Amino acid sequence: MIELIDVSFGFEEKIVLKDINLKIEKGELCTIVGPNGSGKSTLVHVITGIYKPYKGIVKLFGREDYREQRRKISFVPQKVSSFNQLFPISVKETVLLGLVPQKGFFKRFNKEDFKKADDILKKLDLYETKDKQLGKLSGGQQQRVFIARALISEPEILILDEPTVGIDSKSEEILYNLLLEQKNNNTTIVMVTHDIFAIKDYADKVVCMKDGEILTIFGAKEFSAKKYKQIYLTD
Ligand SMILES: Nc1ncnc2c1ncn2[C@@H]1O[C@H](COP(=O)(O)OP(=O)(O)OP(=O)(O)O)[C@@H](O)[C@H]1O
Repeated sequence: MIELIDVSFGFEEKIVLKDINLKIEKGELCTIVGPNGSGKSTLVHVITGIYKPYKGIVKLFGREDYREQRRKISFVPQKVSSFNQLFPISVKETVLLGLVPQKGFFKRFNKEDFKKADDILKKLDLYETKDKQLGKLSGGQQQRVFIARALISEPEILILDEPTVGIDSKSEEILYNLLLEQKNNNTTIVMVTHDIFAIKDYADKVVCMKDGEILTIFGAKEFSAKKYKQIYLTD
């Protein structure tokens, strides 16, 4: 579903990703871990197509040219709550925006779309806030709204960059249950996280990064806090 072959990327003089080789199968939940600055966010930006690698090949849906398939990809970037808090948009409108890539800009939302928005807001325990202005919600609630926006289109590939930062443990559990539900529907999920417990329990693949390189990749249930410490704290 996702394949990176010898991918390198950098900002001006600085090389941030070096010869990345990675294959993520359909329906897998792949987590990306590593210290601050190791290149995790950059890697997911390359997977989404926001950053173009200067070397190597990125294949999604088995194709190098996946422009047609872009509407099947949803991305929840890091620190989404840093958007302009004064922007006059409601929670429900924000979530509906997640349908725009599929519907196109000029189509009106219909009854079915509003039902989808209600359903996902209920699942994320946000239904009561649906008519509020987004900027009036707490940071954690806003984070969940952006997760709802990513999920409403039922993407085939879902990419999340540290989605649990700033959300409470109940919301964290709701999120992980939703991710498992998506995975059972064969959605491919890539998640940058520092949450070792989630990685241990939910990941099919754990990509461990350092200094722009993949140090190792663990399969399902192979990862443990002990191994994590061995990789990152012993050099
Ligand atoms: N827009 C940019 N311009 C220049 N350098 C950048 C830019 N974005 C990231 N970098 C650099 O690329 C490197 C990798 O950053 P990246 O954000 O991918 O790391 P990360 O592993 O996601 O870190 P964190 O855990 O802190 O989110 C860092 O050295 C960072 O300073």
